[in-house]
Amino acid sequence: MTGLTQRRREPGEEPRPDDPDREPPYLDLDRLEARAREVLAPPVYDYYAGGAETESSVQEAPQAWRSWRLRPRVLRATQADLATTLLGTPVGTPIGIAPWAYQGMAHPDGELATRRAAARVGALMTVSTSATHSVEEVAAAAPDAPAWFQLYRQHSPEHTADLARRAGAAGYRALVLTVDLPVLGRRRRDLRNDFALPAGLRMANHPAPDDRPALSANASTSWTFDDIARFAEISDLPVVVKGVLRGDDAVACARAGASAIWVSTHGGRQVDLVVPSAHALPEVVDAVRGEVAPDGSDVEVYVDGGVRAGSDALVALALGARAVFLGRPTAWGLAVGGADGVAAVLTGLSEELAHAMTLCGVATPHDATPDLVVRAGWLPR
Ligand SMILES: Cc1cc2nc3c(=O)[nH]c(=O)nc-3n(C[C@H](O)[C@H](O)[C@H](O)COP(=O)(O)O)c2cc1C
Ligand SMILES: CC(C)CC(=O)C(=O)O
Repeated sequence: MTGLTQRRREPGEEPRPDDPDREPPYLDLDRLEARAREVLAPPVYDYYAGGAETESSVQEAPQAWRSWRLRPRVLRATQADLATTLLGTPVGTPIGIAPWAYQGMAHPDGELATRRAAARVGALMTVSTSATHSVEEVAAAAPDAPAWFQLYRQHSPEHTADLARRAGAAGYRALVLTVDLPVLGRRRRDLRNDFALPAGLRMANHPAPDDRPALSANASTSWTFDDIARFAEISDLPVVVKGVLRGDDAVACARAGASAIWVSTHGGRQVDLVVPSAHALPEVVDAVRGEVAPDGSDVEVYVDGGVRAGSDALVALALGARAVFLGRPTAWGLAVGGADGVAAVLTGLSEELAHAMTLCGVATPHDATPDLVVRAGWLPR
């Protein structure tokens, strides 16, 4: 406290920005977002927070998890252990970091800070093609910790193939093909703000300064199912297909050589009024049951979108996801607290998940089975 001039805070009142006792609210993601909003330039905040058209899918995503209800098991003397494997790689928590672009806008260390945080807490990070540090720089930030590389198409097919090859050479453990961006979604906030990467930041995986569009992943209208096996071969990595919302697509991806399917609406940033991940997940899990990855193991399923609490994550695991990934919450953590902020968000939600598991009699992520959840009948489906 700075002394007698400081007015006493009312219960529940937010500390003022100059309050030295102001601990970042890492366990309250709404307040954390509000804090991030204070430190980010408005167009940057809008880019991170926003979504397609009316943003109804952005708003609906967290609610959709809450249209499920847990059915706790009692008297199981459970101590939850979050450790699991993703494509054979051990991780300390099934909560990972989704790929999100331009992290240098949130913090000067950008992806390097996020990577160090992930390594510190034993979480898996997926690094975006549209990063402000190169594939190799991010790999070197925590060389022993597992990470995946997310691939977007570049202007030249050679450059796209080269990025896939570099990801394999730099030690990434999987290549994530994002397939829900044949064109960029209509994001009204970004259009209104004429959003562009701020001066001084670079798209480190793009080759030349003239390859610096305002906001572009070089839309991949040309990719087809055949590209799954092609990129697996080029990179020599298992391929995860991200942005699948239908069972038939999931099966087609698996049969085309995918090792895993990532259910995602891209954070509601592509198609508005899209089916929420929390409702698409069971269909995808059912469809790929029995499908086999190129290495002979079962095709894994992951999910992201609106996961904001440990119980959301437990519902996802019970519905058949092997991992859940966080986008915006890690952006708010990075903006407010750098690597410490990202680590605090991951730790906070992982602790909540462990707690929810213990309360529901679930010892490991694999013990989270579909009998643990039921649709809340009184809510709209
Ligand atoms: C600011 C931002 C940038 C993103 N950039 C990428 C990207 O480069 N590649 C990608 O595959 N997905 C990208 N996504 C989508 C995320 O990987 C993820 O699907 C989504 O954020 C999950 O939803 P959540 O933010 O509600 O947790 C981005 C999302 C956000 C919010
Ligand atoms: C460069 C962008 C297309 C990154 C992205 O996927 C997003 O903003 O949602």
